[in-house]
Amino acid sequence: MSAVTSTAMTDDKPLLSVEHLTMRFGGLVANNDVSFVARAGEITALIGPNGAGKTTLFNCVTGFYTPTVGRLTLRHSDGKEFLLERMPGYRIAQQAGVARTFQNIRLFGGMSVLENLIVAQHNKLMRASGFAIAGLLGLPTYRAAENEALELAKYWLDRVKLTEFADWEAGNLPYGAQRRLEIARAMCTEPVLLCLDEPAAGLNPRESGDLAEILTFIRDARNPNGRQTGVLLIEHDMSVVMRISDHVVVLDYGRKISDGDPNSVKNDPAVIRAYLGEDEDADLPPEIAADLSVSAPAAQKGA
Ligand SMILES: Nc1ncnc2c1ncn2[C@@H]1O[C@H](COP(=O)(O)OP(=O)(O)OP(=O)(O)O)[C@@H](O)[C@H]1O
Repeated sequence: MSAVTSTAMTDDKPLLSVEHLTMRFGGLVANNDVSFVARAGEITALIGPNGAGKTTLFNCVTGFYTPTVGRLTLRHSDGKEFLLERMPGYRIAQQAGVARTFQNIRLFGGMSVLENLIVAQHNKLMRASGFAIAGLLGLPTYRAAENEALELAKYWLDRVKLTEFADWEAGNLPYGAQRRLEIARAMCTEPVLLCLDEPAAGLNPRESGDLAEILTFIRDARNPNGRQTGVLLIEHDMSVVMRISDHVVVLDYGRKISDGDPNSVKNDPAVIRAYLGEDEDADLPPEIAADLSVSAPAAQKGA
């Protein structure tokens, strides 16, 4: 099958395959023989109590850590494969097309909202500038690339409802808007895999609703360049997870304890036990209880 015709619709191979991932820090096993797949055009949520190993797994996928054991394969729709565990982080971002956001917001606070989205396209612009020459001379190829970068920035500004804030300093945006800008910035790199680490943290219910809308848009739409993006989502807000995820993977103490669609996962006794701990008579936080269909309300393990 040619590169052009090989799309996610016809190719049932997963976008990301995590196989037997183990990550040790000395004696601590943060990820223990974890395997699962994430598909293009789907939202795969990674959930589990605090300390379960979710961020560590993200750090392995994005090249911040080199796994102790395991294979992480990313497949583009044209059939090209990348073994992420062998690649440095900058190549995972640039060549494999993996973008991420962090638990704590990492914007360029002193730059404008629009500038944050242009800077995200730095690699593309550097290539178009012939690493400065064409840019300095103002050659048409570079000007075309600059216009394209601006159009893409405007496209994502509009999608995350920040057009009217384009000239604001990013650091002065309200918190929820900064979270949306981070997602727009990641999307300006035109990723095939978008990894979001707790994007709903600190958002109010209206903002969480807006976030859910943005994430389903990203899942369902193709980027302006025709690529489809798969989303890997770490999230504690179960109302967001259960509403928008196609597939949920649950970790506990570094191991995968459940994997399936939201309904099967929320009714899985192993998941309920992980959130309740050994004492099944204990109370869950009301929002988790509601979303896991458990009657009782208290402490999330380790929270
Ligand atoms: N660089 C590191 N060095 C040593 N231990 C680490 C390191 N990174 C993570 N850990 C440990 O690995 C375990 C898993 O941590 P991780 O941050 O992946 O969990 P998590 O599921 O993302 O938790 P949370 O939901 O609280 O963010 C924890 O015990 C943590 O202390």
